[in-house]
Amino acid sequence: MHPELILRPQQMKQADGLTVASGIPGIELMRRAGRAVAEAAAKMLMKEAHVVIAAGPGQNGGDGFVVAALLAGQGYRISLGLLGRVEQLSGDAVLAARDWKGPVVPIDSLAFDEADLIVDALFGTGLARDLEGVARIAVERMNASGKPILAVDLSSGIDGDTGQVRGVAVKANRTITFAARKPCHLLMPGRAYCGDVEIADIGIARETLEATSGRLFANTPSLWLDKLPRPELSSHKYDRGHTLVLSGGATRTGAARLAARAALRTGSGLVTVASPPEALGVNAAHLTAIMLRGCDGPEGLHHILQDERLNSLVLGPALGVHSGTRAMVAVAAHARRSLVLDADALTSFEGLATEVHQAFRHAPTVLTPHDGEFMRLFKGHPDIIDPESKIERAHRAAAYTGAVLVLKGPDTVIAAPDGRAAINANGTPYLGTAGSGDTLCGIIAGLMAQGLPAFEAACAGVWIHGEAGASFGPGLIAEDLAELIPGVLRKLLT
Ligand SMILES: NC(=O)C1=CN([C@@H]2O[C@H](COP(=O)(O)OP(=O)(O)OC[C@H]3O[C@@H](n4cnc5c(N)ncnc54)[C@H](OP(=O)(O)O)[C@@H]3O)[C@@H](O)[C@H]2O)[C@@H](O)CC1
Ligand SMILES: Nc1ncnc2c1ncn2[C@@H]1O[C@H](COP(=O)(O)OP(=O)(O)O)[C@@H](O)[C@H]1O
Ligand SMILES: [K+]
Repeated sequence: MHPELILRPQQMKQADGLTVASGIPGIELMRRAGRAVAEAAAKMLMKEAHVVIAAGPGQNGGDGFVVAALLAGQGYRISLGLLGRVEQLSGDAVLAARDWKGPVVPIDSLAFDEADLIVDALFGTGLARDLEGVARIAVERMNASGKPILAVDLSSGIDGDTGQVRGVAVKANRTITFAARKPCHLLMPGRAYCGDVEIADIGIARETLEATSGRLFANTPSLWLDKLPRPELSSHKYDRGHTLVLSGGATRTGAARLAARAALRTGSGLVTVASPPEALGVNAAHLTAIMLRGCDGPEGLHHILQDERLNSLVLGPALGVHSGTRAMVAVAAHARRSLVLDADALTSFEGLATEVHQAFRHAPTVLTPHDGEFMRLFKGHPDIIDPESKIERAHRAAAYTGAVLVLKGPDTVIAAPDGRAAINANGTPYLGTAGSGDTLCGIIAGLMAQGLPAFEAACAGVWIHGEAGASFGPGLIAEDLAELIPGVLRKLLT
């Protein structure tokens, strides 16, 4: 099974160049691209419908000319408007424009509200700056028309690399992209602007895509399914790992239990909650299959970790923001077990990121910040927090700390220090509920306890968490999530 590759705009350009060099002319690629869009358009249309095509000055516009010629040949009524003049076109767009025998009008004279379908071929991967003037007005008029919009490659106005809106962007219902998805199809807000995305094969070889892609993937099971643990006939609980989750004080114990239960449901053979003495009673009252031990601060943790069988740790949820938590992190990192750090374990290092510089390179470690925790942790490190691309931010943080970074949100990005990265897209807004992140920590730790490497555990954990949430929908609370994990695993493993 091939993992799904994602190509950044620059890489797509390279793949395009290599394909042309291998003997397929650029205009042929453009014709295939246009044909895929025309086929998708025809599926959205009644016979003799009116299609309004907005073509831009580059090769995305060229695709628009191909679509116009093909749909006109099938009997659809076409209006084509161009941003700029035909004489200013360059490259393969010149050839594509020659195939279009109908009129070309200025883009500002197109009547979008008379369309049955709008084809957005204004800008694709070559968008270079914010939309202004005529281009901006055209996009605003398209959006205001309320008509269905089919985007060529990506929604015009969306930055292909970062998914950010450059001034204004087309609200497309559907997008046909070519050869592979681009980051903007998965990253927010681009994902929302592109609508349903279909990938059309235009004959760029898999090897070419692999050679240019730089190891960025969509987080689909093909990325990690073969590594997902399956217990052997002869295996016993200790073969499936032992996860330790640190609990907060007497009034802050729920987060640890959520993580612990998720680790157990994910298949960790044993799970123990390590609790401050004053919280032992409340933890004991709520735990059954999960074991409980007293743990008095960093020294207590050091003592517990003398048991080598404890191979995976969760540290952070509700632990408290203070130097004691930093000391616990130091003990955990020193112990070289698999480690998931979240919430207070990250916030306790607010503005102190230098203390975690390369701290986690010796053992499989996963950091799971949401945007707020990320900003706090890397405060004072503009090289890490400033890049517009979420992938770049996650990459840099991973390289800095030596840990796998899970930068959470509707478009969670998982990045490894070795340069691999994945973008997740199967979640649901219903996951935005108290304790949801604690559950995610437990899933990832439970997978690492069973031997999954950190990057694969993080990717699989985020996907399983997303799938569990999506399978429940409205009314989801964090307590439900662990109970939904078996259903997700069953589908993956059988
Ligand atoms: N790669 C492939 O394999 C294949 C690619 N294909 C297609 O090519 C597309 C990429 O084409 P592309 O590189 O020509 O870029 P594109 O998106 O048309 O825009 C560039 C033009 O827009 C202009 N411009 C930029 N920003 C602007 C702004 N804010 N406001 C105004 N103008 C602005 C810019 O002008 P300039 O910056 O030079 O002033 C330039 O003229 C790709 O998305 C896909 O559809 C397919 O045919 C199949 C094979
Ligand atoms: N709109 C959304 N779509 C998909 N996933 C979401 C969305 N909002 C939040 N999530 C996910 O829900 C989880 C929330 O975690 P977190 O913010 O740490 O919550 P808490 O601290 O309450 O546990 C993360 O895994 C995040 O990716
Ligand atoms: K477009």
